[in-house]
Amino acid sequence: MDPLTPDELGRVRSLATSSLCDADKTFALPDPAIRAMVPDVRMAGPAVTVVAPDDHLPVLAAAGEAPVGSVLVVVNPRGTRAVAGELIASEARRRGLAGMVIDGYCRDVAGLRRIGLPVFARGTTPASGSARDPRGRDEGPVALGGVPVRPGDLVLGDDDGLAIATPDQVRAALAGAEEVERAEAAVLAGMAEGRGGRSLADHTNLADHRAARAAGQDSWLRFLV
Ligand SMILES: O=C([O-])CC(=O)C(=O)O
Ligand SMILES: [Mg+2]
Repeated sequence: MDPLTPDELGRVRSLATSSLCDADKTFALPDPAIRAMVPDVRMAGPAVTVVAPDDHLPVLAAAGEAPVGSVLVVVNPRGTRAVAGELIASEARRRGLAGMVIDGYCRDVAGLRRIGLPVFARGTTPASGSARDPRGRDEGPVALGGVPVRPGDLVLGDDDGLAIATPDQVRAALAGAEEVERAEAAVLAGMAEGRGGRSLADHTNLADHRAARAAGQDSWLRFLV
């Protein structure tokens, strides 16, 4: 699995995660309870996995080691304590990481908003755990919100949530996702004139599609743009 080129990564980062999920409906979807802790984020990068059992030391170590552009994927699934906050997020931003995803809790959300690094988690809690676990980054796969993530898998996310795919899957979905966004932009422009504009139904094969489905035929809803 060849990593994405900088040009391909730039194209991925310009796309909504929903468009990529439309282009390939097989992307793995971690539990949607793991969501963006700061608004207006878009994240894409290869995973660096971290196991942090109610202990932020592995996260702190991994934030200082992970390659530029990577996403820290931190698992603390049954934990009750925060395993990252504004200090670790600042270090991740300083080092040029693409973001952090935590199957567990974070804290310092006001600071996270100021930093603006994409951080995804199940929520926040003010209480930190210990700082004693000597592990750094993990070299193996982890389960993030119920789905496997291997180091090097691409972690995609924005305000809608997260998706996981291999670089080859994302590469293959790029053109389709760009086409989805072109078509949706044309539909939105067509409706922008308000009551004088074209309806959403006018931009689709809605009537024919419903009739075909009512007749039990195979049919797909399509944009007519
Ligand atoms: O959750 C933790 O203990 C780490 C923390 O507060 C920070 O990174 O600022
Ligand atoms: Mg803190």
